[in-house]
Amino acid sequence: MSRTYVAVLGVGGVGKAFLSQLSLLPDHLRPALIFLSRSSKNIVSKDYEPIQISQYPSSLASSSSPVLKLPEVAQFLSNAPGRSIVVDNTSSQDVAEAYPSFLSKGISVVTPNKKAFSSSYGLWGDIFSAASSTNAMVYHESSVGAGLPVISTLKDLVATGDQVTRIEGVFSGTMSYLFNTFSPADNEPSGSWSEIVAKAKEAGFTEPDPRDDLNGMDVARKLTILARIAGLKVEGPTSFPVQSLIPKELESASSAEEFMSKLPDHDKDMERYKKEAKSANKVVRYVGSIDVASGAVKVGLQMVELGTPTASLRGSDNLICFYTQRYGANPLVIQGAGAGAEVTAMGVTADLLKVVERLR
Ligand SMILES: NC(=O)C1=CN([C@@H]2O[C@H](COP(=O)(O)OP(=O)(O)OC[C@H]3O[C@@H](n4cnc5c(N)ncnc54)[C@H](OP(=O)(O)O)[C@@H]3O)[C@@H](O)[C@H]2O)C=CC1
Ligand SMILES: N[C@@H](CC=O)C(=O)O
Ligand code: NA
Repeated sequence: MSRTYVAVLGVGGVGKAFLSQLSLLPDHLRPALIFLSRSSKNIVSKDYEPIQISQYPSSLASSSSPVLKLPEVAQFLSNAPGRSIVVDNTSSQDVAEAYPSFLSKGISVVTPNKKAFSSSYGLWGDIFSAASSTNAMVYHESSVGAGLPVISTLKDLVATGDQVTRIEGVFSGTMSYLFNTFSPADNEPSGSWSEIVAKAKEAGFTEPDPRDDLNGMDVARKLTILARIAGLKVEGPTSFPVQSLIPKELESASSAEEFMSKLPDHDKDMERYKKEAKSANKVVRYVGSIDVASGAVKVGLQMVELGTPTASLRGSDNLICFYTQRYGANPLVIQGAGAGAEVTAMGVTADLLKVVERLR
């Protein structure tokens, strides 16, 4: 049984939680960490000896190793004396676009980053054809519903010949938290819209730039991924209707900081929408749906009847319903936290274990 090797890119909220979970794996299942990076620093193992995980915060901060370019990282991994895996814990488009070159060198990819699977359909094709040419593996469970078993469930439904007819629900931990707090079904709201957005960012639910959640693109990316797995050739997250919650006047904000500082000026718009829902005895939720037969995908706000599962969601919970021929009128439902560093890292670590076990 040969040793496996791992490179980890990104040590933000998810990356840190992942490294902590990696350090707790039993020795025989833990690949040797041979490369670790953040955007401007990296540690490269000498002679493929494992980097000590417990020392990484200080060793990465003090590292003076020249920062390797992605093709150099791929070359370093492909020269390792055993099979290697790259774990992408960034939200970088550049890293996502490098997956075909890692995979074509036999390096497996594990990631919560949605970008590679929801950008152009061409990149999606390149990733899976590169993987099949070398038998490298690609696992990205946490790219939809964080650690919830959403992608594995959908793949199992499809692989076993069920016909998925419709997928719908709440796909964003951030949007769920925002509306469950701002427009709760059973108690008083706590705070203005902009205060709740700031809390979602602090809790680590949002994308590195919260505008990527509020503009609907995070949900649109997730639906693109699920639609493609269900067999639809969706070109990308801008190829169907997506409702943005970014106020028109803030569309040109030059940074996330400027956006957050000006958001309180627009609290009254969301307040008005919430009141309208309340007067109809409803609450506001941000939902998405895929109609597989017609190929229609849409994402946006909905006023939801009180007492329904969507209206009763709490915290950052996602609620994902798969309607299929076998399941009939009662969908297969997956519910639970859909964002947060620990639950996202759990999906990443579990994917890593699947790759390690299949490489043995
Ligand atoms: N947070 C969540 O609940 C969930 C997150 N995800 C996904 O997980 C990923 C990580 O999210 P999160 O940890 O919250 O984000 P963070 O912003 O906290 O961390 C991102 C990390 O990536 C690093 N980074 C950026 N570009 C590069 C690069 N080119 N090479 C190496 N490192 C790089 C950053 O470095 P630096 O610190 O130097 O800037 C930072 O360490 C994202 O793709 C996100 O969509 C998925 C599901 C849920
Ligand atoms: N920002 C995302 C994180 C997980 O994908 C969300 O809020 O769902
Ligand atoms: Na998931």
